Amino acid sequence: MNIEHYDAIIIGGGKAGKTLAPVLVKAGRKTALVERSLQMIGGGCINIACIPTKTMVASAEVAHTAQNSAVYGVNAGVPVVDLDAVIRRKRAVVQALREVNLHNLENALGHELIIGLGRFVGPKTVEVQTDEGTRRLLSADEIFINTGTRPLIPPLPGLKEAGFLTSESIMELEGAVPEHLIVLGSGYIGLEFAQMFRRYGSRVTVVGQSAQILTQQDPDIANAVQKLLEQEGIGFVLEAKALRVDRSGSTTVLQLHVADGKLNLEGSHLLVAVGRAPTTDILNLAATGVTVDGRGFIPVNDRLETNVAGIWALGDINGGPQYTHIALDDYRIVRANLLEGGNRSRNDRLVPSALFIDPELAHVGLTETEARHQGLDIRIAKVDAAAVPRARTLGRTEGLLKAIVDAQTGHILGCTLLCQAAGEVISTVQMAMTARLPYTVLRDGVLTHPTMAEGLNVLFSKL
Ligand SMILES: Cc1cc2nc3c(=O)[nH]c(=O)nc-3n(C[C@H](O)[C@H](O)[C@H](O)COP(=O)(O)OP(=O)(O)OC[C@H]3O[C@@H](n4cnc5c(N)ncnc54)[C@H](O)[C@@H]3O)c2cc1C
Ligand SMILES: NC(=O)c1ccc[n+]([C@@H]2O[C@H](COP(=O)([O-])OP(=O)(O)OC[C@H]3O[C@@H](n4cnc5c(N)ncnc54)[C@H](O)[C@@H]3O)[C@@H](O)[C@H]2O)c1
Repeated sequence: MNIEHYDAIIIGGGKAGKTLAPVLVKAGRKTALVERSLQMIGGGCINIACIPTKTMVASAEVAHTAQNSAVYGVNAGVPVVDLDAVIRRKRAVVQALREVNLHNLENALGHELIIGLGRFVGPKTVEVQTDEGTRRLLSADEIFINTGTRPLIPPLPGLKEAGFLTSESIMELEGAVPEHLIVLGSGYIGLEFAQMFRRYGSRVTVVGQSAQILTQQDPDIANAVQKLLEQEGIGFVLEAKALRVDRSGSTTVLQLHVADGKLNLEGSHLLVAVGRAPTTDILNLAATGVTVDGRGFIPVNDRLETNVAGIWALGDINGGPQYTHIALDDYRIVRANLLEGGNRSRNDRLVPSALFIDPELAHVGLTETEARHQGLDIRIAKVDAAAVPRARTLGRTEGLLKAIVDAQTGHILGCTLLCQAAGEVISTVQMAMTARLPYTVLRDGVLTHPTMAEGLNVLFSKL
C-alpha cells in the first residue's frame, strides 16, 4: 500500500493538536491531523468535557437563583427544570463550537484533516481507518500524540451488568431528572455533576474513598466545600470502598465497605467519576518504541519529547495536569522549541484551576500542606468570603479566601479562593505570582469597589 509522506502528523485533535496543526502548516510543514470522529472535532473540551459541563452548570445556577429568588425580593415561583431543554441547549452550544473548529481546521488543512482512528504500524508510520471505511498509511519525521483520555471504569464486580453513567452519558440523559443519583468519586467531575443534578432536583449522594473530598486541597478548604454542598442537601459517604454493584428493577444497589461495616446504597442512577484513563491502548505504541508508565500515560521530558526522537506527547496523554489550559500550554512549548528556536519548558509553569461548583473553587501554586511538606517558612492569610463587600451585595457570602506567602520574601506561593467569581479572581493572583510581586502589591493595589477582586485587598491585609 502507498505510504503518504508528511513532515508532521498529529494524532488526535485535542486542544493541543488542533492549535498546533494550523501553526505547523503556516510554518511550511506538510501536516496531517488525524481525528477519530467528526463528532469530536475540536477535541474533548468542547464536545464532552469543559464546555458542555459548564453549559449545564449555567442551567443549574439559574435553577438555584430562581429557587432562592424570594431572598432578593423577587418571587419567581418554584422553578421546574426541563432536562430535555437543558440538554438541547448544551447540544446547541457544543454544535456551534464544533462547527467553528471544523471551519478553522478545514481552512488550515483542507484534505489533510483526516477523520479516522490512528494507530502506529511502524516507528514513524501511522495507519488510519477512515470514516469512509478506507485504510490509509501515513508517515512523517515528526509525530505529535494528542489523543487524550476517557472515563476510567474501575473493575467493580457487577458494574457493567448493572449499567452506569459516565461524564459523557450523563450529559445525554433525557426525560425526568434522576430520582437519586449516586456519584462514585469525590473529585472534579463527581462534585460538578453532584451539585448540578441536585439543583436540577435530584437527590444526590457522593461516595468517596478517602476521609476528605478533593484530596489535593488543604483540609480546611475541602471541608468548607463539603459543608457548602451538604447545605444544599447533597449527602456524602466517605472512607468508603465500593465492593460491588447490582441492579434490581429500577434500583441500583452500590455495596460499600464503610467504617462500621457494610452499607447498601440504593439509587436510581450511578455516575462513575473516579478519574480518566489514557487512550494509549489503541495506539499500538509497541510499533514505535514509545514507552508508557504503569497507568498507560506517556512519560515525556520537560519539552514534551517522548523516549523516541521525533515523537512528542501533548495534553492529558502525557500524564500532566488534566486541564485544557495545560494542553494549550503544551502546544506553546512545542511551538516555541520547534518553530521559534526557543527553550520553553513545562517545569516552571504555574497551574491554575477552577472547580466549577457554585461558588467556584479556584487554586494556583502551592497548598498550605504542600508548602509545609517542603519545609518552607510561610505565612498564611485567611478570610471568610463574607468579609468581601461584593459578596454581601450578591447575597453570596459563603466560602473563604486563603493565601500562602513566603515569610522572608513576601512572594505569594499559593492561593485558594472559594467564593463568587473565584475562577476569574485567581488570574490576578497568578499574574502577581508570575511577575514575582510581593503580596503587598495586592494588599495595597487600588482595586475597583465593589468587586470580588477587591477581596484580595482584604485577604492580604490579614498578613
Ligand atoms: C467532564 C469533564 C469536564 C472538564 N472540565 C474542565 C474544565 O472546566 N476546565 C479545564 O481546563 N479542563 C476540564 N476538563 C479536562 C479537559 O477536558 C482536558 O484536560 C482537555 O480536554 C485535554 O485536552 P487534550 O489536548 O489532551 O486532548 P482531548 O481534548 O482529550 O482530545 C483528544 C482527541 O483525540 C481524539 N483521539 C483519541 N484517540 C485517537 C486516535 N487513535 N486517532 C485519532 N484521534 C484520536 C479524540 O477523539 C479527541 O478529539 C474536563 C474533563 C472532563 C472529562
Ligand atoms: N473544572 C475543571 O477544570 C475540571 C472539571 C472536571 C474534570 N477536570 C479534570 O478531569 C480530571 C478527571 O476528573 P475526575 O473527577 O474523574 O478525577 P479526580 O482525580 O479529580 O477525582 C477522582 C476521585 O475518585 C476517587 N476514586 C478513585 N478510585 C475510586 C474508587 N474505586 N472508588 C471511589 N472513589 C474512587 C479519587 O479518590 C478521587 O477523589 C480532573 O482531575 C481534572 O483534571 C477538570
